[in-house]
Amino acid sequence: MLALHFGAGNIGRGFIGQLLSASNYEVCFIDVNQSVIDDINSLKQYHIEIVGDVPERILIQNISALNSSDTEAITDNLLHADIITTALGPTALKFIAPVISAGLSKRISQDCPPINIIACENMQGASSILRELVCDHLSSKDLQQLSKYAGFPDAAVDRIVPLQKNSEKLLVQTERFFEWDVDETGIAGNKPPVNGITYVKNLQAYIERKLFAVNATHAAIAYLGYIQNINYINQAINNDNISSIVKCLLKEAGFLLNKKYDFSINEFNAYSQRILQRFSSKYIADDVTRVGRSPIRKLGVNDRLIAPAIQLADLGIISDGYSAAIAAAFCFDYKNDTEAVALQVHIKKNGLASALFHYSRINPQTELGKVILHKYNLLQK
Ligand SMILES: NC(=O)c1ccc[n+]([C@@H]2O[C@H](COP(=O)([O-])OP(=O)(O)OC[C@H]3O[C@@H](n4cnc5c(N)ncnc54)[C@H](O)[C@@H]3O)[C@@H](O)[C@H]2O)c1
Ligand SMILES: O=P(O)(O)OC[C@@H](O)[C@@H](O)[C@H](O)[C@H](O)CO
Repeated sequence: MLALHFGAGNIGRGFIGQLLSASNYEVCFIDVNQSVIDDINSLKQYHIEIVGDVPERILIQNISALNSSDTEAITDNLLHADIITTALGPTALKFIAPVISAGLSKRISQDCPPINIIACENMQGASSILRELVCDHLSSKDLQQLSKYAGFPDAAVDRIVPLQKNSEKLLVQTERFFEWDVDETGIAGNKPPVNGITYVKNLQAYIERKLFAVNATHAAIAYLGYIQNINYINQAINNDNISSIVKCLLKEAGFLLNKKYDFSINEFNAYSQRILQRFSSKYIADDVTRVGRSPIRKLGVNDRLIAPAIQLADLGIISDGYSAAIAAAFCFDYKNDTEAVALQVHIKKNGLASALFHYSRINPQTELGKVILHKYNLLQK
């Protein structure tokens, strides 16, 4: 079986590649980083190191790599592929849509079996968004037949893979924990036989639990830690002020998710405890600047902080935890992050009230808007 995986970065090599390989797929990575591509093609293997009290080294073999610009080779591979996955970052999905549509068009013309394309990105509806982007490049004839030939099931993926600072080429150090939920209602043909995927019918519940609890908490720790000049998540989480904001945010997340879905408060409390343990791990040195990366994306209306804060406000609850995290996110002025720089330019020129509406669609005159502005002003002192 052949898997095409776009994005040979931390999650690509350190999570998705591992599970595909362990499920007997030959994995062809597609990336824009030529040195990673060259390393994969020359070494033809790499290691994953599971860190923790009981460490483990796992060898990944039967791999190859292509450059994202090599349209012809990717299209040829796509014709014979059994699954397509991505982990390259939400904003890069638009760049791979043309080559995927070229490959799908070939598959349709040759009446190939259906294939599933699973975008493993931290966002709501990533595969559905990729489908729309792919559709923009298909002929109307192919569009009519697309559902017969390709499924784009949405997914939620969870494993902490920090920036890699080791000297061994291609090595990825990661935590042992992982969760990969895939919407079984979006599958075309048979479910891909990937050990480790949990097929679920109500993906929205799982992606919201992942984004609103794991990623929102992570973002809160990162932005509040950054303000206090703390470098790593596992240090920031020990700060009393940050820890109490995080606990408050998790309570708010639990309340919201319990109202919307079947997660009981007890079940969510156990989930929260596990999040806190994972973030505290002494084995994972995760930079607050990685976790806080792309603040404009993270302050988007459907993303981890704003969506739950607005949903709580709709229920009449002005969140304390999410608001604190949002206010801190607007303070993120890390110079090596282009989105952070653009965000600060906007705030400097137009003020926070304007930024809150521009990036997050929150009216600064509402109760929620006022609380965020107040918390932001306190952080500026
Ligand atoms: N690292 C984590 O802990 C984690 C966990 C769960 C989900 N995610 C999600 O996984 C995705 C990837 O995150 P990451 O941490 O692995 O990032 P990363 O930067 O380590 O990897 C992204 C890879 O995609 C490649 N890429 C960029 N544009 C490309 C293109 N047009 N074609 C092909 N390859 C391209 C990059 O060169 C890089 O190798 C993100 O959506 C992230 O939110 C990350
Ligand atoms: O990848 P991002 O930028 O959306 O979010 C940063 C981290 O919160 C994220 O990568 C987590 O480590 C991951 O989602 C854990 O599963």
